[in-house]
Amino acid sequence: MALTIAVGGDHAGYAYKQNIINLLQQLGHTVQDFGPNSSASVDYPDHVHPLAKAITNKEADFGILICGSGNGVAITANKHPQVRAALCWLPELAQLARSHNNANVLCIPARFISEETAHEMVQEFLITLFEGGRHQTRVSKMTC
Ligand SMILES: O=C(CO)[C@H](O)[C@H](O)[C@H](O)COP(=O)(O)O
Repeated sequence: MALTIAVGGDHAGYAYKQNIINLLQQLGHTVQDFGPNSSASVDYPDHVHPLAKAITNKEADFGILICGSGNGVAITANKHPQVRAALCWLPELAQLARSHNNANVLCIPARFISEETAHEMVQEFLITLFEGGRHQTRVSKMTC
């Protein structure tokens, strides 16, 4: 199924972001690029907040955020109550983030994993359905 995917991050994730955009378009998805538009140093919150608002407003089905460690974009994205951003470094973690946590944003640590692993994680994240059931009970308790 063709999805709308919001993609963003910072300078440390720029190269990965560009290739992930190409991957998503090859898979038939529509991409919204929230930048940055070069590898020049930026502040990741400037790119994360607009992406998180797009997810909240249901302008995109899922988000993908890429920075050096993945921590900064994940912490920032999760400030938005409707965002469930998961930091993943293995395809199985991306699968579990969707199936157990109903994550809607995948956070990628570009300085710590290969680009091949990043692409495998993206594909796993987008094909995995949320299992609901006992997991929905837990997800419903996430907001304080
Ligand atoms: O948020 C981060 C650290 O937890 C990201 O990894 C950033 O990409 C990183 O902080 C950028 O560091 P830089 O030295 O300014 O390139």
